Amino acid sequence: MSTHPLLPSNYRPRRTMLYVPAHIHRHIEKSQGLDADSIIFDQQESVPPQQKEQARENLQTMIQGVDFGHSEKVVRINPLNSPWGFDDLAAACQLDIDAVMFPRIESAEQLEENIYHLDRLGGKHLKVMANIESPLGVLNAKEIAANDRLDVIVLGTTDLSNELKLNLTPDRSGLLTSLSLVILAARAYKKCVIDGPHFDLKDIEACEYSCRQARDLGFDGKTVIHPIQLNYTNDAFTPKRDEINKAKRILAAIEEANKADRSMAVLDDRLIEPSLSEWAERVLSVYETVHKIGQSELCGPEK
Ligand SMILES: CC(C)(COP(=O)(O)OP(=O)(O)OC[C@H]1O[C@@H](n2cnc3c(N)ncnc32)[C@H](O)[C@@H]1OP(=O)(O)O)[C@@H](O)C(=O)NCCC(=O)NCCSC(=O)C[C@H](O)C(=O)O
Ligand SMILES: [Mg+2]
Repeated sequence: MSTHPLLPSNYRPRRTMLYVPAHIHRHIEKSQGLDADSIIFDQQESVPPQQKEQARENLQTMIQGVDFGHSEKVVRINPLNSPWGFDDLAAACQLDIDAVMFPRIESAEQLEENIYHLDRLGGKHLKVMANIESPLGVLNAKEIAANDRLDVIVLGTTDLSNELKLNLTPDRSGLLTSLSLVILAARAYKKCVIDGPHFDLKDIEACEYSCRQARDLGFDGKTVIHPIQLNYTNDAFTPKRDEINKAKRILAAIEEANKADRSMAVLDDRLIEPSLSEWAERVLSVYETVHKIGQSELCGPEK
C-alpha cells in the first residue's frame, strides 16, 4: 500500500493480473510461486459449465490459509444472472481473498446491484473489481467508474473485440477509442485501470509490444493468461532507471527554481512546468511501492 499523496491510499501495484482457471488444480498450485501482482482465480470464462461446481470447491479447499506471497487474491465469479453467480458470490465472501471481480458490467445500476448482494452476503470488507467488456459497458464507463465502492476496472478486450465485430490487428487500432474511453472514465474518478490479455502465447514480441502500448496509453497494468507473460509484462510497467533519474532531476530543478522565486525550471534545455513534478513524484512512488511489495528485478538497464 502507498502513503504517497499523489496515489490513492489503497494504491498497490497491479502491473500483472494473472487469470488462473479455478477448476485446474495444477494451475492453482503453480500460481503460488509466481511473480504476479494479482492472481485472478477465474470461475467464469475459462471454466466450462460442467466444471463450475468443482471450481467453487477448489477455491474453498486450495486457497484458504495458503500463502500466495505478495500477490493480491481476486476471485472472478460468474454473472449473477447465470445459474452459478449467487452461489459463487456467497462462497467468495467466506474466502480469504482481497477482492471480487464482477464480469460483464454494463451499467452503473448493474454494478450497484452486484455490490448490494456482495455486501448483503458478508463481503463488505472485499475490494470490488469490474470487467468492462461490451460496447454498452464502454459507453457507460463514466457512470460505472463513479461508483465509490469500485476499486479497479479490468478490460475484457476479447469479448469487446468480438462484439465490436472488429479484426484485432497487432496495433489494436480498432480498439483504441474504446480503450481510451475507459481509461478517461477511470482517471476521472481516480480508479485503477487494467488492460485485457494478449492471447498469442508464442509471439512474445507482439505481446511485449501490446504491454508497452498499454503502458503508454495510461493503463496501470495488464491481465495475463500464462506465467510466460509475467516477466516482460511486469517489466513494461516498472519505472526504469533512466525514468527514475529523470524524475529526481526534475524535482531538484523545480525546487531550485522555487528557491529563486520562479515556478518554471529549465533542465537540459527544456522548460519544466510545475505540473511535471506530479509525473516525477508518481514515478518515484510507483517505484518505491513496487520495490516494497514485489520481488521483481526492478530498475533494469536503461532503455
Ligand atoms: C493457455 C493455457 C490453456 C495453457 O495451459 P498449459 O497447456 O497447461 O500450458 P503450459 O504447459 O505451457 O504451462 C506451463 C506451466 O505453467 C502453468 N500454467 C499455465 N497457465 C497457467 C495459468 N493461467 N495460471 C497458473 N499456472 C499456469 C502450468 O500448470 C504449467 O506448470 P506445471 O503444472 O508446474 O507444469 C493456460 O495457460 C490457461 O488456461 N490460461 C488461462 C486462460 C484463461 O484464464 N482465460 C480466461 C481469462 S481471459 C478473459 O476472460 C479475458 C476477458 O474476460 C475477455 O473477455 O477478454
Ligand atoms: Mg470476458
